[in-house]
Amino acid sequence: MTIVEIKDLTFSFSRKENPVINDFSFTMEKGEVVGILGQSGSGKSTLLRLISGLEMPLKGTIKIAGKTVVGDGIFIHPENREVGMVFQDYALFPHMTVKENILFGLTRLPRKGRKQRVDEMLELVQMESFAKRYPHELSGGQQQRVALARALAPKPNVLLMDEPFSNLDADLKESIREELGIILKKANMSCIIVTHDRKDVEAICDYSIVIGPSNQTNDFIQKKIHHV
Ligand SMILES: Nc1ncnc2c1ncn2[C@@H]1O[C@H](COP(=O)(O)OP(=O)(O)OP(=O)(O)O)[C@@H](O)[C@H]1O
Repeated sequence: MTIVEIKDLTFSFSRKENPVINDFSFTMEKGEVVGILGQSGSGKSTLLRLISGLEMPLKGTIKIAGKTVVGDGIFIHPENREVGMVFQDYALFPHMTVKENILFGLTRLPRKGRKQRVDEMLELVQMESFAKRYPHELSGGQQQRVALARALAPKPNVLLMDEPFSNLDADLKESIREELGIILKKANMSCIIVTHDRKDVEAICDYSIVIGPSNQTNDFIQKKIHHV
């Protein structure tokens, strides 16, 4: 099943400048983990912001799980796109415990279902014993797992991750990366990961897209990563 379908997407921050995203098309199947690589400033974060609905394209369409979220006169707001996001800094609410952070996105579920979902998520990321802690009482890797649990809890159609490992030191990065790969596959989660590091892609992605510098056009290369 196709989970994300992008057609002829073009976006510019200003009409005077070259588009940051230029006639970009891409299709992704359910359960795939895709890496977005590219130089600094090439438009990786912008692409995620377009998919999640934080930016509006000049032209093109995006479909998520078969539903047009932008294009053809349609614009679905971010909160209704069923897209999960994990940012570089995890963006956890500092005044909420781990459990409350995960509960945050579950207001649409009945109360009873919410508790069960939080427990499932805590188990998935192996943070059961940290449920009552606050973010500042956790390590960087633990905060990242909570951010992941919070993003996965509402069962998004696709998870978008922007440089999810950039705040972790090299040793931790390797183990967290491996864990993330296992968690995503266990949840059969479709995921797009923006990264500077080709090793991230080799470790957990099914394939990658390389986005070229913004002053070039039609410079998207799609490559299959062959796992050994
Ligand atoms: N709010 C904004 N207003 C104007 N230009 C912007 C804005 N945000 C980003 N840009 C420009 O758009 C281009 C793409 O930015 P983007 O953040 O998507 O790149 P990136 O590939 O994610 O970079 P990095 O790897 O450094 O995070 C850059 O040239 C950047 O300067």
